[in-house]
Amino acid sequence: MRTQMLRSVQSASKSSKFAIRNYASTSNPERKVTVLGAAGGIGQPLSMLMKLNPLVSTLSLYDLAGTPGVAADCSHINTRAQVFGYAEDKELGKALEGSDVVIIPAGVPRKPGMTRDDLFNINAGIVKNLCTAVAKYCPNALVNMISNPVNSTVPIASEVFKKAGTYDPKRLFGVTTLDVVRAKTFYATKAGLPVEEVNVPVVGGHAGITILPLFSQAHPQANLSESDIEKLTKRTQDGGTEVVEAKAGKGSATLSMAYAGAIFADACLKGLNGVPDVVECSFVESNVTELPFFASKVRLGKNGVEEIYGLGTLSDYEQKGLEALKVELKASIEKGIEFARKNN
Ligand SMILES: NC(=O)C1=CN([C@@H]2O[C@H](COP(=O)(O)OP(=O)(O)OC[C@H]3O[C@@H](n4cnc5c(N)ncnc54)[C@H](O)[C@@H]3O)[C@@H](O)[C@H]2O)C=CC1
Ligand SMILES: O=C([O-])CC(=O)C(=O)O
Repeated sequence: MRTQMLRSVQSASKSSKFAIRNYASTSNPERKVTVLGAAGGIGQPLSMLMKLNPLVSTLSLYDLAGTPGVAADCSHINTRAQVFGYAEDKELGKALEGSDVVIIPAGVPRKPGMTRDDLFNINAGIVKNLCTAVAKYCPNALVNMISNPVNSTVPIASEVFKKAGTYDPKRLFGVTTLDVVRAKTFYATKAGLPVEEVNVPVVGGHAGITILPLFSQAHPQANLSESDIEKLTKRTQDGGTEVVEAKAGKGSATLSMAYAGAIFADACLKGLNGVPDVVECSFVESNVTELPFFASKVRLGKNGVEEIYGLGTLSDYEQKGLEALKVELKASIEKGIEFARKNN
């Protein structure tokens, strides 16, 4: 028994030495990732997932309070990234300086009965202030906006950056990856397919009917009925609400969102590092439709967005969904722009 234990300790220490050698010889460039809202429900697991990402060399964690604890905790994980915690406004500049990617899950989450738009009054101001600091301290960073309502917070960020003279539409992203994660899960389960092999583009925006999964373009194609597709569409659109109700007043999706946020940030880092063919759906400045911002598949590269893909052929059901979502999405985008212009 004792010999067996010794052997496993020895093999563990051998493998960790091997791991250290691996990290030292990594050819990945230095990359600083900053999480704003790092002590929150999304921020904590997302910070951990970014600490596990070998593409990150510096992980900067900022929140109004609680970050020293989260940073100390994360810093003990034996992976490449060096972790720094910052709290309070006066440390925001240091947290942001030199960032390659800034992830923003700062702000309040929904409670049952609320829409994402009900968060606007509080989160709009938070996002505006944080983006003002991004423009000042790391104007070239890729910004991954998670704070809701994404359909309005991304336009707010764009206006803040325009005012600061730093706006580059290729570097601003609304994170809609959770919609894709959900669409993949629900579709694979219904179709009886291995979920790792499934892909489903999701376009539009990130709230209710503005979330439009394109199951007609899902891979692999399964022979599902129209009624199944309608149910899957509705479930994807209401996925956030499903979690809000299940949490019964204790917030919204945090773990699945952290996973989705980590996938999207990883794609941004791969793009920056020159990895070819990195494609994810994201809510970006776009001319795919007549709306100024729209989520669709984008290819990520050394400057952020390298290419925005069109919508492809839609089914009649998806085409109807597209026309219906434009009204709400347009209003949410305009609300964000108007807020930012009025509060400049
Ligand atoms: N894009 C998406 O798919 C999703 C977006 N969300 C949104 O993400 C946001 C955060 O959700 P949770 O983490 O669950 O909320 P939470 O309340 O658990 O955490 C938010 C964190 O933001 C911090 N914060 C507030 N103001 C700040 C400021 N000015 N600077 C820095 N940090 C600040 C808070 O101190 C808190 O730690 C919400 O707006 C939520 O609706 C949530 C799930 C999915
Ligand atoms: O539903 C919410 O409020 C949070 C969110 O955006 C999501 O889970 O998709």
